[in-house]
Amino acid sequence: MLFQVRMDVSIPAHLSETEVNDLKSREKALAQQLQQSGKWRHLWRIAGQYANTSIFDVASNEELHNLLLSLPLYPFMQIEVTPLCRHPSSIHDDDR
Ligand SMILES: O=C(O)CC1=CCC(=O)O1
Repeated sequence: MLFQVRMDVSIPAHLSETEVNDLKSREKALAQQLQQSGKWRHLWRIAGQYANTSIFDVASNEELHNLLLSLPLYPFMQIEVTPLCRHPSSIHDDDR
């Protein structure tokens, strides 16, 4: 199942630089691991914003939910999920 997920990040100013750097490095490690696994298919920065748009390929709504909750930056993100399905004009066989 494919989902487009937009994540808007807002890290509170009271966190120390060390805490922020630790959160970001743990987020990056997990994001890269999930990309390697194929579950996080695309990760794009939204230009000019501390936000990304991503495509996830997971088995169920519950898997996506648990994956998003596991992200270190989850407590500091506003998340919008859009379920996707194949477009009849798509030429990409893996769009499902
Ligand atoms: O910087 C972001 O958009 C938040 C984020 C998601 C995965 C990652 O490495 O950073």
